[in-house]
Amino acid sequence: MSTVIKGGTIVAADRSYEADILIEGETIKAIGPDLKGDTVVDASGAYIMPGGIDPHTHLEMPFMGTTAAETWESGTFAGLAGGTTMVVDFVIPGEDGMLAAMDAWESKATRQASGDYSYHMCVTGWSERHFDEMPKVVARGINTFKHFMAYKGALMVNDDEMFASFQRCAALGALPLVHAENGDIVAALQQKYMADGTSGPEAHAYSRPPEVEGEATNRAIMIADAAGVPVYIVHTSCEQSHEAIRRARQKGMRVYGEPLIQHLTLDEGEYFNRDWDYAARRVMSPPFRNKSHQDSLWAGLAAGSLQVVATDHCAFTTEQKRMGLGDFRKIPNGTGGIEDRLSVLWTRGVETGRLTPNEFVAVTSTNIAQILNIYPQKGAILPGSDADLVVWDPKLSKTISASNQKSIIDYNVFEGFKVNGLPRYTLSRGEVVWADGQNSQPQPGRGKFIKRKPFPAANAALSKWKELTAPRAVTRSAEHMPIGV
Ligand SMILES: NC(=O)NCCC(=O)O
Ligand SMILES: [Zn+2]
Repeated sequence: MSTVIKGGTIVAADRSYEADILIEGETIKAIGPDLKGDTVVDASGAYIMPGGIDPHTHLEMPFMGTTAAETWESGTFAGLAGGTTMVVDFVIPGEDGMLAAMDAWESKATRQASGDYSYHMCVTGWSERHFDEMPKVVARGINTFKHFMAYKGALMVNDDEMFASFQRCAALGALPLVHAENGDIVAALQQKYMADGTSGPEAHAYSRPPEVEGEATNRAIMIADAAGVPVYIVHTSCEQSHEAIRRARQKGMRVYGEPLIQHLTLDEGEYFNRDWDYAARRVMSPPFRNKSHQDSLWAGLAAGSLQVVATDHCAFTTEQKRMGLGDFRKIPNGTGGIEDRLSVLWTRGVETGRLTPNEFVAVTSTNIAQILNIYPQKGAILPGSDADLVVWDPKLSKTISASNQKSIIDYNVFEGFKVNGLPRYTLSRGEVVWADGQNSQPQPGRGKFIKRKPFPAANAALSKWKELTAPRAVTRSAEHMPIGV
């Protein structure tokens, strides 16, 4: 069976052009004029873009004494309904180590995911066991390792642990990811606000000022440089962190920055809402910032100093958030966005002229696929690529509301946002898995684990450069020995 997508404008990261797309099985077979297939998908008046890739999700993640309520089933369905055809989720190892944790994640994802997926592996300490397990993780198709500089006493790693892990990443051709907030300072500020009697959600923001993020981002970048490995800073939320990334890139370091759609569009005023539930639902780390930080992030996407837009979808119900009544430190950290990332970014980015449609594709799909080393299987509209495609209708619009979302969470941080631009159809490996107005759910379990190989081009280039410029022992002749030896 073949499918042809007809009458649309293909929008890729590098250019836009009119053509039909012929799909055979799960992949793109041909691109050109007047193609014929067994079934036709109508794209007239629409753009055809590579399916969105969300590089940062936490579906059903055990965290802060509870488990993120968004399931693999509801989360991946929400993604497809919003045009996101692949997610990359974070595996958190427990006492049984990385491989057992990966099995646990896989047992959930394989039964429930309706879109494709991959994992990042978290490194939450350092030992010989970590050293030994990392190559096994890479052999199973994961080439990214995440490090938390925050969450002291739980997930946080210290500099020596991070340096050891980064060196191991360099040797394995893997990419370290970093949650960059200074966990020691956050812990001290949290204590201070609690002692002062400021225990509401606003104290979450007060205890995580931009400086703690900027400092940690810079430290992570320098540690990566010392280890000779590229580094990817997750949820870059402020100018201080962006500045560190920008500066490093100008010096030729291979550093990537990932703003979230939430940080681009929601500001710290959300935490001052008089309704405790409203504010607590928006508690995440780093917190939302003020408009000047948002401007910096938008500028970074346009300038190329920031490369991707993610969601960090880690969604808890209102009831779960209430674990932190009376003590903001106990509010489970995390918000949602998987369903709305593309439409909000299109509306606030492309419709306002902050981004071109091609830049939109780059930051929601192509750059991500390239950084994660799955391009052009994903993130591309090319013969041979997986037919993960979105027929994007710029005339479809809606007002975002929890009352009709696919996510199973009882609220939406974008509630009331009017968005223009939505998927008319979403295709995952050639199958139409979402059609506007039909509201049918794709088969849970149809999603596939996508293996990612080590040694993307940036790692290989950096290893070569570090080898060339490495400090070397000086050869000394006898007359250069200290006198008297
Ligand atoms: N971001 C957040 O608040 N929750 C998810 C865990 C993390 O990424 O820090
Ligand atoms: Zn996260």
